[in-house]
Amino acid sequence: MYIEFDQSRPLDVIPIGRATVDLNPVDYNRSLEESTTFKKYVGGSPANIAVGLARLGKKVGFIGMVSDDRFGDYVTHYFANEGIDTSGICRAKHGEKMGLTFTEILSPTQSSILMYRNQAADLMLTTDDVSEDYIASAKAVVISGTALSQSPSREAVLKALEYAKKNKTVVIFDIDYRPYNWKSNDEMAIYYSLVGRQSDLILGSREEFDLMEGLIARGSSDQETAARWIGYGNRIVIIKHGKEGSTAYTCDGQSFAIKPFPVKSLKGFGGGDGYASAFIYSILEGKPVIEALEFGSASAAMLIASHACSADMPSVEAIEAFIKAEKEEYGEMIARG
Ligand SMILES: Nc1ncnc2c1ncn2[C@@H]1O[C@H](COP(=O)(O)OP(=O)(O)OP(=O)(O)O)[C@@H](O)[C@H]1O
Ligand SMILES: O=C(O)C[C@@H](O)[C@H](O)C(=O)CO
Repeated sequence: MYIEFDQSRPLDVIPIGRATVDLNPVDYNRSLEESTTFKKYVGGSPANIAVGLARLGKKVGFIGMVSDDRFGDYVTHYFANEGIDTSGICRAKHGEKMGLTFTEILSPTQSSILMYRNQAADLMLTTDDVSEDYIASAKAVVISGTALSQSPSREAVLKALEYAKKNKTVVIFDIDYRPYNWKSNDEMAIYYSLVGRQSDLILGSREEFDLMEGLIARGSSDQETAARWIGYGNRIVIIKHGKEGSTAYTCDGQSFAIKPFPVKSLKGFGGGDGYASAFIYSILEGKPVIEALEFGSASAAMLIASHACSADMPSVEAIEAFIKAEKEEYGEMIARG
């Protein structure tokens, strides 16, 4: 077992960061300009991961600020209906608005997201909104990098990190690069690496690791990157390469690579959140890394093939059935790195 979790804790995971609203086009495979009808979902990578983990049967909390309006009600009620503890959700105090993400699905392989995040409520989370007892009640916290992009959210997350380290709550860092809200790449590198040096598990795409290493290394290979962050104390480092697949590097020097599950994609986003929730579920269950990779990749593929992110997060049974069907059709998907 690469990561030990304190099984006596009432909560499994507390994601920290944004909950927003996704507006995905119903009339897709055309430009955003041409789309006229949109379907509303809860969004925001940490919120998607929270829903994903809840759908997988985990006891999930959340730390984040939502707008003090009907969208804030919508997200909070949606979480409650999914069985997510909402005691760590607070309401914006000065009229800050919910982040909105309009997505464009140009084709099954071309998507983009348009984020409206001026005065975003999630970035107004303060250190007063972070409870040590709450952090100490969970086996793990998930820190999403965008929450580090602006104050006071930045300091709130760093306080949560301090509390997690003090109380031996496992720190999972999803780098979560969204260019919006960051002032510079240097700033990104400083705060990403501040967290990455103290986390236990890092998930990120190659591009996200390059940004995190922007001040300390250029053009590192995956092996060099993994060795670097394992050297700082991470037990597992996952580097994702989109439709090329992903590799997990572990602190005992092993690596495990997996190819993506072939799937008829509908959109190009959402895979990372499905991947993260199913991988985290698997390591909480004590599954071997290779099985956790498979679960994460399967959930990611299912999300790529679906219209929503949060609303389409699969159950354990659904992922198992998907993997079974894929293996029957394509054979073993896993290649040890
Ligand atoms: N076209 C695809 N078909 C099948 N699986 C895919 C495809 N694209 C991505 N995936 C799966 O999704 C995982 C995560 O995708 P990606 O590497 O793009 O992460 P990400 O950028 O964090 O995702 P997101 O777009 O959700 O932010 C990949 O490692 C892979 O397993
Ligand atoms: O992470 C975001 O803020 C965008 C999400 O709301 C959206 O669901 C997505 O792109 C997930 O990867």
